[in-house]
Formats: sequence, structure tokens, C-alpha cells
Amino acid sequence: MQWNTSMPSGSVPAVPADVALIERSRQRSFELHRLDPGRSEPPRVLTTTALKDHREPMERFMRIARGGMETLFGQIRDAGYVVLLTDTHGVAVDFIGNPLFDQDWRRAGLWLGSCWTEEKEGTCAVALANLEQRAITVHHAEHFRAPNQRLTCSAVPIFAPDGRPLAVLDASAMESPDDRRSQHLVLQMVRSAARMAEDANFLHEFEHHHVLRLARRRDFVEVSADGMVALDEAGRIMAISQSLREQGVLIADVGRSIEAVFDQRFEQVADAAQHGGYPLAMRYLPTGTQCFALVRPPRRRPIAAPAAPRPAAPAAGPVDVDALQAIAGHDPQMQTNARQALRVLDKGLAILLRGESGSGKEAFAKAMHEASARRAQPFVAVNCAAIPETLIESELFGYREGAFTGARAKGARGKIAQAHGGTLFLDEIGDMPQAMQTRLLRVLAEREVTPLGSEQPIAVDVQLICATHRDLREMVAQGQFRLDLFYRLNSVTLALPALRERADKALLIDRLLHEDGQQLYGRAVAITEAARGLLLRYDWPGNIRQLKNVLRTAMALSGGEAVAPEYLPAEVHGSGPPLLPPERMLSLGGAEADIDAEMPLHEAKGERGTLLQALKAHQWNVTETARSLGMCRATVYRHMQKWDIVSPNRLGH
Ligand SMILES: Nc1ncnc2c1ncn2[C@@H]1O[C@H](COP(=O)(O)OP(=O)(O)OP(=O)(O)O)[C@@H](O)[C@H]1O
Repeated sequence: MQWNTSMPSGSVPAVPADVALIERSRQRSFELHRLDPGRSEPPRVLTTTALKDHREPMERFMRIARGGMETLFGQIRDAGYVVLLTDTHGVAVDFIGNPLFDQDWRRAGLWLGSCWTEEKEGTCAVALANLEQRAITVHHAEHFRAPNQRLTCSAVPIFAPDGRPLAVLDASAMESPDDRRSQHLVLQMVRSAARMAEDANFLHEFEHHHVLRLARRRDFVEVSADGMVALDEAGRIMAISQSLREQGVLIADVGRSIEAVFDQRFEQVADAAQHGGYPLAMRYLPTGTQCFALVRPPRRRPIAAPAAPRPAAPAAGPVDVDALQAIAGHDPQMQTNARQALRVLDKGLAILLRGESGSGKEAFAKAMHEASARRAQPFVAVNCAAIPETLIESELFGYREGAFTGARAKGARGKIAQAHGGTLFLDEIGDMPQAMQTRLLRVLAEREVTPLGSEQPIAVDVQLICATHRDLREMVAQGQFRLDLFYRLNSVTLALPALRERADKALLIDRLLHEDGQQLYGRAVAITEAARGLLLRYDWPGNIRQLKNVLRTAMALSGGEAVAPEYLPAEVHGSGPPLLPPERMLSLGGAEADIDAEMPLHEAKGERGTLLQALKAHQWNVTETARSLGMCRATVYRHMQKWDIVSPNRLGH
């Protein structure tokens, strides 16, 4: 057997071979699949539920392939390409495209869930890569169906370490030069990204074993190996990478011990791994070919967090589905959310909650936790916007003793480790600094966390629920949020309606009068029809939090008697002045209306009005507003929250 050096792996196949493949596929499309080339609809796109069945088995590989997809997208996005990852059924399970053109991609069938099979679409690149298991470009009129004929698509199959086909990576564009040769370079890029994903998958699969990176040339072994070989604990070859398989090298040697194949013993290979970094010269015995190997040692298996509880495997008692139903109330959108939440819980998927501030995202996340198999374990909530940027890392990831000046003597377990076995709720995820986004992504992919100052990873198992009032897709487009983290978090998104959109406002009002009345007076507090009418007509920019505050204040003012219009604040009445002097409101507003002694606004003739006026005068710029009022930004934010003032920039997401 020869170590093939004449054709470097990844070279572009001869065009005539493509022509023959494409021709055969066109014939099949006519004669076997009996397709109509003139049919005008775009490719079928699966429903979210059907797509889930295709994505779930690919979850782990999709995470690994993401890096390769993003690198590829970065190289070709400006030329108008999208990148698709499909499974072996031709279903696009992952997608990256410029969000500005989402509508166009979707119309062209270049979209998550689109089906690219020969049976349905006739000749197309993804179908051919899947069928023929080789890289191919299908350009313009080579596509069988007319609506696909403006596309150019280059697709490359990806294989698992055991040689099974795993996926297809594709780059497609809607506009490209007529000359097919314009796509050669793109096909090369797709090949190298596919190879990158394949290799990363190989390394991941054998992370607890010795892996040899082999190259014919010593200088290249570190930068561009020809292939990889994984060894088991006894030094037998367990698997070889696809690149070696394509070169026809070492295929027959799988299962043999390393010393039967190379002129090195397993002990020497393991020793080279210990003293890492130095290439080991080896001879491939069957052909006498000289090569070099860099040996990656097995990665230590992470230890479980010592004091952490294990996940609640068999649930203790029935799950509290009622918690979700109670929070959903009688609103159809919320009920759909609750149903979807029940379907995706305990499936290992991250869940993203979107909704305006105060719309009940944290309350919904808590109810999801109660309804999950993890309910006996901790629910840990972290507000990413409330923690100073410098503290987020230690707060989330924890630290070892002495990790930094000021660290506690015994170190600290971070919030992620605290949530082990339970649910981690990351509120305002859009405010997480970019460096932390990268670390979080690693935690999600590796399922382990490494505290600051430590080298020992701790295994973590959490249900992640994130929340945001911001448009993360827009933040991705602006380069403020990592695309890969966005896709990771975005697999299940539930949109919580604003209070003004909820069909069950009346029920919510009654429930709060009941619950908070119980707390304040030991009984439900009544409400007059006039007051109820005002509450139902108001548009609640601060959502349920604002409603709760308004009702608590009104109940306090009414002394436990029925809540009447005069106990409701001015804004609920319309634009009129407050019915009570602000000072009285402040003193009666309960815990949530407590104010700071340092607060100069306290003396202003109308605290809320003054603040609103200042914010408007400075176009809702909080820094400017704070400066004009002589207070710090945090105080302005606190006051805005207390008075349920929501910046128009935060509404409507
Ligand atoms: N369905 C509900 N019934 C009663 N009270 C609720 C309900 N949903 C939310 N609340 C209450 O409304 C207030 C705001 O809810 P929550 O903190 O969950 O909102 P949020 O969307 O997470 O807000 P933010 O985005 O500002 O963090 C809380 O006091 C919460 O207990």
C-alpha cells in the first residue's frame, strides 16, 4: 500500500467527472423520480417539530461543526454565500446567512429545515454529495428544477470516524458569474471547512485516547497533518481519520497494534505524549514510508463537582405541570408557550425566552423548572445586566483560592456549578460581555466548567434557560453577540406577550389582588368596576411588574378596602397629574417603592415626572440624564425601574 503523495487531499475533482455525475442525476430526475423541471415552488421547508427530529441526533456534531461553518461563512459572506449543514437525508439542520437577506434565502430554500433530495428537487449539490459521497458543485442550469437554476451550490460530504456518512456541508449563492470555474475556489473552501469539522469531530470522539497526527513532512506535522490515528489503551489502532481513508492509507490496519504497523512501540508513543510537542519519527512498515507523528495525550476525564448534587434522575413525585399552567393563565399565546415548554423540557436543549421587561420571563423560567425532572435541584438565576462586567466571570464560573487579589480564602463555586443538576436562568443574556459569551459557549459544548485559577474542570449538567428583551439577531448582525452562541441558545425560543397583549388581563388583576391582598391583609382585596376598567384600558409599558406595583400601592392606599380609581396613579388615568402627591406615593409604595436617602429627586415636585422629563430631554440616554440630575447611572436605572419607566428603545422587541 502506498502513502499517496501525488494527489494532495482536498484537490478539486476533474470537471468531466462532475459532468457525468450531473448527467446521470438529471436522467434519474426525469425517468426515476418523474419530476417536472418547470414546477415553480421552492424546496419544501420542514415544520419546527419535524426539523427537531432531524436536529436532535445531530446536536453534538452540529456544535462541533459550528466553528468550521463560521470560518467558512467569514470567508465567503461578502460574496453573497450562505452556509448550510444538512444531514444525510438532505435536511438543512444548521444555517448561517447574512440576516439582512433572510427573506431571500428563505424564498430560495436556503434555510433551516429545507429538504434537498434528488427525489424532490432533482439534480442539486447536497443530494449529489449525499448520493455519490464526494464533493461537487452544481452550477446554475445544471440544477434540474427551474427555480433552482439561478443558484450555485458547492457541497462536500462529511464522514464519522468509522467512515459512515454523517452530514453534508454546502455553500450556496443566489448570484454568481456564469462561468462554472468561478466556483472552484469556493468548493475548495467548503472542502477545507468540512475537513476541519471532520477532524474536530475525530478529536472529540477520541478525546480520552492517544491521537497521533501524522505527516510525511516533519515541518508540516504541526500545521497541516495528513491525517490522524486514534489508539486504544492497549495501543491498538481504533480509528483513522477520513483524510487517511481517502488516501487509501492505513485502512486495513484498523484493529492492529501500533507496533505491527509502525516501527515504534506503544510505550514510546505514550512517552512522546508525556513529553509533548516533539514530533516522533516513524516508519510505516508495509511500505517503508517515513513519516512524523505528534501525539496528543488522552484528556483527563472531568471529575464531578464534589459537593454538587447529581441530577434528579428519577423524579421525586409528579412534576408540577400546574406551575406552568398557572403562569400561562388564560392567554392563548402563553398556553402555547407552556405546551411547547413541556415538550422541550428535559431534552437537553437550551431555551430562550423573549419578552419585554417585566413580562414574567423569570417567573416563567421558574415554572418551567418546577415542571421539569430537575425540580428537586437548584434553580439559579443570574441577571447578566446587574453584575459588573469585571465580576461576571468569577460569579458565573467560580474561582479557586488565591485566584486573584480579593478572592475569598476558600475560593467560590460559581453560579453554573451551583446550578448543577438543576436549572440555570441567565437573564438579560444580551448584556453578557463577548469574552464571557465565548466561555459560556465552551461550557455548553463541553458540559464542564473550569473555575478561575484552576486547571481542573468540573462536570456540570444544567438546563439552561436564557432571557432577553433585546433582538439578539440584530445584535449578531452588529457584531455584538456571538453567532454560534445565538444559534446554540436559539434552538427553542418562546416569546412572552406584553401585558397589553394578554387576553387574560382581568384574571391577572384578580389573581394579584388575591395573592398580594393575602400578604398585606390576610384576604383578597376587592376592586371597583371603574378601577378595573382603567386597569384594563391602560397599556402597561412596565408589564406585570408595573401592574403588581400599581396594585400593591393601591391596596396600601385603600387600607384594604376596594381599590377605587382615586388610588390608581395618574398614568393609569390617562395623561392627567398624579392624584396623590408623589411624596405620599413614595411613603406608601411598600418595599418596592423604598427610596434612597441620597436621592435628590425625592425633593422634586414630581419624582416620576421629573425623571421622565429629563430622560425625554436627553433622548433616553441614561448617562446624560444621570449627569443632568446629578446622580449616578445606577440610581437612574433604579428609579426608572421603581417608577416603571421603560425606555422606548426597550419596547417592541
Ligand atoms: N403570571 C404571573 N402571575 C403573577 N405574577 C407574575 C406573573 N408573571 C410575572 N409575575 C410577577 O411580575 C414581576 C415581574 O416578573 P419577572 O421578574 O419574571 O419579569 P421579567 O420579564 O423576568 O423581567 P426583567 O426582564 O425586567 O428581568 C415579578 O414580581 C413576578 O413575580
